[in-house]
Amino acid sequence: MSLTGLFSPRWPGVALFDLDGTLVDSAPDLAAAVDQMLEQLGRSTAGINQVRQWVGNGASVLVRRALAGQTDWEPARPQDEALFKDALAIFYHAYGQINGRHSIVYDGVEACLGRLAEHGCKLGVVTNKPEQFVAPLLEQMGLDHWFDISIGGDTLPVKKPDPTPLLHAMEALGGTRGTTVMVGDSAADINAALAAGVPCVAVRYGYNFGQPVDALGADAVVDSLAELL
Ligand SMILES: O=C(O)COP(=O)(O)O
Ligand SMILES: [Mg+2]
Repeated sequence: MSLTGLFSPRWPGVALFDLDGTLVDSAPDLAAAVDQMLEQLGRSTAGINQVRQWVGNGASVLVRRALAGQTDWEPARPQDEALFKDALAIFYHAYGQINGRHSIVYDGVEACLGRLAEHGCKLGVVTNKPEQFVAPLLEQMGLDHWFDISIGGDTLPVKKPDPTPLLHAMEALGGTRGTTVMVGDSAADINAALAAGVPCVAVRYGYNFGQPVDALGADAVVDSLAELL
């Protein structure tokens, strides 16, 4: 699908957006919370460049990656589970306090949401970020008023790349596969959209585990959501 004509006055009827790395650059806050957790456990900090590459599969995986010091974490040995639980609790507490402090809305986001809403498109957020952090971040970023639904990583029993959260949001907003688009920054978003049978726009400026998004099967890849106008 070419980008020309991808967005028209009548299409899409439902647009679903990933949050971290697509609407909001939240990596500074996530990195601060991860580093606070590592420090509290007596470990060396990871830093934002590293943490940015670990975001995209939810808080539990982020904490497991931080403990392993790499993206491909090994399944924890039973004796490591207690450490993981402690680390996760520290991370949740730290991120709950830091969430939104250094995060910023990417250029082009407001204009894109505004134009879609103007055309009667229903907007939703489908993120792997735990639900309790989603509304506070959207509110602080001044984005909450655009969205009719938000699904967090723990709202349903499964998260992206499983298609279920996308399909759930799509149906809740009265959309169908033919009238819905997913917009995201990572393989988790693109694979969820492919599995759901929903067209997908990928943004290049996000995280995607430090890898380019161009060859992952998205219908369009953009440098800014303003390109969609
Ligand atoms: O919390 C994460 O790992 C990422 O969340 P996202 O799905 O909004 O990119
Ligand atoms: Mg993302």
